[in-house]
Amino acid sequence: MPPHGVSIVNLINTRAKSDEQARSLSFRFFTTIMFFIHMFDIGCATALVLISCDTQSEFEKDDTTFQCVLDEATKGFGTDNAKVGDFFALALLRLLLNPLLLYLGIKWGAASGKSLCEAGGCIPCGSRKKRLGSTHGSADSLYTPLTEAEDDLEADSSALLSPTDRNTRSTEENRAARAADAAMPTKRNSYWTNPKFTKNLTLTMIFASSTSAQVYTGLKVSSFNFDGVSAWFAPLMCLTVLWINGNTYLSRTLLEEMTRENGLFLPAVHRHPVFFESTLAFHWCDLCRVRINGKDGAWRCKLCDFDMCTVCAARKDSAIVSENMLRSDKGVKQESEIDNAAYFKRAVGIAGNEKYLLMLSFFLLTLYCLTSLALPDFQGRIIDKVVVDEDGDYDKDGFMENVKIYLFIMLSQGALSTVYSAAFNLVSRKLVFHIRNTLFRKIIIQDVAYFDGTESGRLISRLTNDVNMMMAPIQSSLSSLLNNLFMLFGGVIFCYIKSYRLSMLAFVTVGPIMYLWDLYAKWSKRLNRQMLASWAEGNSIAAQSLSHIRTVKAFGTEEKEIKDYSAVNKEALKSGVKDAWGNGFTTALTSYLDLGTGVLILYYGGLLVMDGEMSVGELVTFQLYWNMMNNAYQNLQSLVTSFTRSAAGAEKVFSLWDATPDINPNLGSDITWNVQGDLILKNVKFFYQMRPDNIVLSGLNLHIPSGKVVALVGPSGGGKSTIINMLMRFYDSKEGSITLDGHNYESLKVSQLRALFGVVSQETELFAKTVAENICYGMEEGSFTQEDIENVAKQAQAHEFIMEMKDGYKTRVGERGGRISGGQRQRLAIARVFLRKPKIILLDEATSALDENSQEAVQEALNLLITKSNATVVLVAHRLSTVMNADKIAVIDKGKVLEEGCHADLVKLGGIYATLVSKQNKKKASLLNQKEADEMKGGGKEGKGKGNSIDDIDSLLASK
Ligand SMILES: Nc1ncnc2c1ncn2[C@@H]1O[C@H](COP(=O)(O)OP(=O)(O)OP(=O)(O)O)[C@@H](O)[C@H]1O
Repeated sequence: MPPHGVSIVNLINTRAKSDEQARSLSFRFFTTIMFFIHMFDIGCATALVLISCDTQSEFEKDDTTFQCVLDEATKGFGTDNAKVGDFFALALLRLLLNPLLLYLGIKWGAASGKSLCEAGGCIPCGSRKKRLGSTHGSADSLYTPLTEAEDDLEADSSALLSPTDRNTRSTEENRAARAADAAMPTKRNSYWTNPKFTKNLTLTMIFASSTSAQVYTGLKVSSFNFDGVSAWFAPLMCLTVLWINGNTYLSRTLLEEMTRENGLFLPAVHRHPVFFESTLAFHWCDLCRVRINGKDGAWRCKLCDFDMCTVCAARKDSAIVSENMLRSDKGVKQESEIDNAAYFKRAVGIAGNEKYLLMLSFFLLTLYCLTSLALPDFQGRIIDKVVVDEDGDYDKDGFMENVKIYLFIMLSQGALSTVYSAAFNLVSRKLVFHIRNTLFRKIIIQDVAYFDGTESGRLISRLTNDVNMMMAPIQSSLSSLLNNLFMLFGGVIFCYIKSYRLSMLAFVTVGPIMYLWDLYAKWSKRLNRQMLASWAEGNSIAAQSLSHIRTVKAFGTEEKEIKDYSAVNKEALKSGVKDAWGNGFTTALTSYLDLGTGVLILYYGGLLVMDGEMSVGELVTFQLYWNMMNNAYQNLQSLVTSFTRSAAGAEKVFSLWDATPDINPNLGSDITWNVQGDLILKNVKFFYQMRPDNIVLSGLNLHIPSGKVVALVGPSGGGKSTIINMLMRFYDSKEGSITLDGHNYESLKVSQLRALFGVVSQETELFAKTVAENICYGMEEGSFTQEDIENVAKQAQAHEFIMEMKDGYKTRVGERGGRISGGQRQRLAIARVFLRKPKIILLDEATSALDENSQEAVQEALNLLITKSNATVVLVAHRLSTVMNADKIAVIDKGKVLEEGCHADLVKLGGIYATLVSKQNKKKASLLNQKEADEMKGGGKEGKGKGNSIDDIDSLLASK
């Protein structure tokens, strides 16, 4: 997926095939534009000189044109304000100085762009690149288990281990270590040899030279004597400021791009490059969740709070097993990076759902802005009417007329502002509603593989913190953005109309202010990303400790959990404090620049009024337009800043927004035939994404005939529950196929396929709802009655205990059904299956977590379910007594079917199953003997609970 960035550099980078090509393209593109801008700059200055000579030659007929041009091109500095040679000389100087500074900046700053990979010692990176090719994390690479990669894992990891360990390593490893050392920040003897310092120095010089050029141009234009000169003078001089700003922007961006640090870029692990930091205490590795040892250092993302320990960096499969990545069933997906423009574009795209309301809001806003732009003009006119004219008279009629118009505009403005802000408010509220709903939908439809690798706390963080942060500017300022844009452009145009001299003077501070805010916004975005990451981490810690509150209390780890939680919050606070200081400092600096401009306008405007070049009313009007423009500009700045900050939240939200699951519940063909429930697993190969080295099913073949009971038995970890997961299509097989009544699973509509199943698993997950709501969970409203619910509860042996509770079927069972017992939960799950009347029933160790007393009741309910349902039943069980009556028993171990057949056939076969049965018989006999002996002694104990039973398959397998 291409990144959503739309800045020039981003656009170029997306077209380039390599980092080098991106830089070379950027260089060519930027230098070409800069060349043209310089040509325009020189062109303007030359035109000024030529026009000036042309005008003069009309007055001074004896002056030769050549002499005049020479004169004009060399004069103009200092007090000789009527000449424009200084414009020409400064344009020439810029033509020399800009490329020189750029060249020095790139030359000096380029050293900071070196990465460990470039230094040639990044073994993990090199080997990863080879392994994953250009499509890091592509489906192909993820489909290959990485077992063979583990062989050289140890050797590679040494490249990134503690620097102190490196002395003992081999030559090649030492090369890597030296390169790592080279890439690490080292203490430098002098600032002048530090590339970062010299690069920043160059940037400062570019900033200083452009600001002084702008100030000079502004002062020159405002003090220039325009009497008797061509009308082209003023616009040509004003254009100079545009060329200066254009070139400054391009030089800065190009310098940043050419000296951009490369870092270690592993898109499948993290979407930004990571950089080695030799001391990184109090951080956790985002891949293995282990605390980073401060002495070893770690890899860190400069843009967000992603950390990777040296061990994970050296792992070949860290790209695949890393947690909290955006992933689907086929593998890791790349998250998109988003900038302000792209973010705004997408927000407007979402707002497009409300296009009529939005159009009305726009229309009202336009009217409001027009009234606002008209007001200062009338204020100026009113003031001019109260000032006595040359004859010593007041224009009372004109005064009254203007006051009436002013009043009318004011009243209209008030009414318009009320209506348009209400309309925009409505749009933004609908937008939040839409975004929250869509995001939840996008999360919930993701593949099970995504949830295997993501902590639920982080997902909650996306729905809350990230959405809130992303929506903050849109919610509060959709209207404010447009309003301010209108006021800014209107203000600039009216300022120039009222007095271009004053405007030129006033605008010289705009460039520096913009630059300062731009610097701050970028810095703030990084801090806010870090803050979001810390909050997500905090949410994850809180969610985990709260959902396992009993374990926390039993182990007395309350203080530890609090400490962990406050540690990550402290990280967020640190970023917040830095941001607050940065904001304060930038605000103070820009405010002083702004106040200075205000004083300048009053001083120079006052002089113009005293010279009779403008009226008092015009000065007031100018001041009002200036304030209007200035306020709009500042509002826009803070909006851009908050947009930039929010882009961090938007990035995460939109990444999820764009991610489509590989097992899409709504894709595939409809199941239109009368389902029999005949299931065939053919050569099925599977491993879980988070543990690609553990092949769980290795070419498994199994036929589950329709309407029959098939029991899966075998040692723990053999792959029985995985088969159940595959049958539910929670995952797709990596190789082989599964068919239902001869139809390939992957061709069927998942939602309809899953609706055919009824499941009772080992740990039934109930919702914090009433008993009745839990029983009918997943059923369509109107497809059942209260009577149906009670009937199924009776069949599941649950009615009795439900009626014993005070609120009966309306009793709320608490989170995960924590207010009722395990056996009761299982019986509710069985009632669910009864109500659903599925074609296929999956029972995954439904009784194994229960003690023997509860087991009896649940088993009774299950037996009834199996006999009454006529469905195909797949049964995973840990007790021989449970599986003995099955039509078919399959012994599963190491992801393969080792034996299959009915009880009698398997006993006859004399294999593993027969051994289990004979072991059980021996145990039974010895237990009987033991009982008799105990009775003789007058005591006696019964085995209770899981594992103690004489027919427990695991214990039979374990016994010799
Ligand atoms: N979500 C998962 N991610 C990674 N590995 C998993 C996941 N679930 C199970 N495994 C691993 O897959 C293998 C098979 O697990 P499975 O649960 O299918 O075994 P089982 O035969 O049902 O075991 P048991 O009888 O103990 O329930 C095990 O090694 C297990 O650790």
